[in-house]
Amino acid sequence: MGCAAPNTLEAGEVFRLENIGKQYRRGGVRIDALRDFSLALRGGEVLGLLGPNGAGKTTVIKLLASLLQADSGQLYWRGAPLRGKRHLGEVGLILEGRGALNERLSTWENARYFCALRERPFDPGHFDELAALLDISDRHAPVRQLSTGNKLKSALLVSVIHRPSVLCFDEPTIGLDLFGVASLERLIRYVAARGAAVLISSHDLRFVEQLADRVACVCRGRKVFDGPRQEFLAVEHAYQLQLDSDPAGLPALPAPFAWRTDEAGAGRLDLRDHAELCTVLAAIIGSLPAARGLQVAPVTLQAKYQALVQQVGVAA
Ligand SMILES: Nc1ncnc2c1ncn2[C@@H]1O[C@H](COP(=O)(O)OP(=O)(O)OP(=O)(O)O)[C@@H](O)[C@H]1O
Repeated sequence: MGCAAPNTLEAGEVFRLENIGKQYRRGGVRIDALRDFSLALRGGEVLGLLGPNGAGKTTVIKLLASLLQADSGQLYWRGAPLRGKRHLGEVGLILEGRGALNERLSTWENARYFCALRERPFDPGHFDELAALLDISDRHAPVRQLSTGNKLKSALLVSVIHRPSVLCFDEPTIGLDLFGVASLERLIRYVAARGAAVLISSHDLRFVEQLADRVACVCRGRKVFDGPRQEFLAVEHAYQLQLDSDPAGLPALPAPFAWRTDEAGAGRLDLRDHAELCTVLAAIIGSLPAARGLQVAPVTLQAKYQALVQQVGVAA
């Protein structure tokens, strides 16, 4: 691996993977888990890492957590080539929906133990604050006696008790009920507001959509998108106007807008943003009675993501 400093250190950048290649071998067959993959994590930013099964997301997190070594490329910590495992004292990790708790100990004891392991002081006030945020009541019961969702909450608390600069949450919603997911959202907003870089890898797109400032999408080991969430949502359009019938009877739209019809002959109009939506609605407001079956459908992260993955799958 090369050891050069990165060309630029982005504002707030804590961790960076640059031009990473990572291969596995299975039964004599080479698997390219990551190919020329670059990604930067910045303090205070929540990054949603998306990708289909086997795309390479967990491999990214394992590289950051020094559980794997890259075959090519370079990792940087605050702009300097990453050496050894010293940075791990500043990292919090949930891997494949689990933490690394000692289940014979309580949440409180685990928190104390992990602070000692990471050479950070244990702050009981901070523990209480996090426990309240995550709605953890059983703080002194051995973790093995807790339900699956409450074990995960305990692991989440322990992953942030040492005030890490980088948090990696791989599938952090598995086993959490509606209220558990809400407390996880509170926790992520709390740590990001205090300057931590948060990476969430999840198949729960609604969860990512709620929280991520930025989205990166990986397919077959290659990054296919990296940008603000709004940009991801507006890759092509952010809204679709949907009629339940042929638009032929409606007055012409202002240029450059034009209805198209779907396979059933119903009118469809893709709009990039709210301003375009307002322009078109203003133009047809007088004919809305004729357009009775009109719906404005916001385009969700899920729809964008499906379209992107299908497009890459076809092109690959
Ligand atoms: N230890 C391993 N040995 C061999 N192949 C592996 C190993 N770990 C991962 N892979 C392969 O590397 C590729 C990327 O795996 P990875 O776990 O990073 O994907 P992922 O995006 O996290 O997938 P998922 O969403 O299913 O968790 C896959 O093809 C996977 O089968």
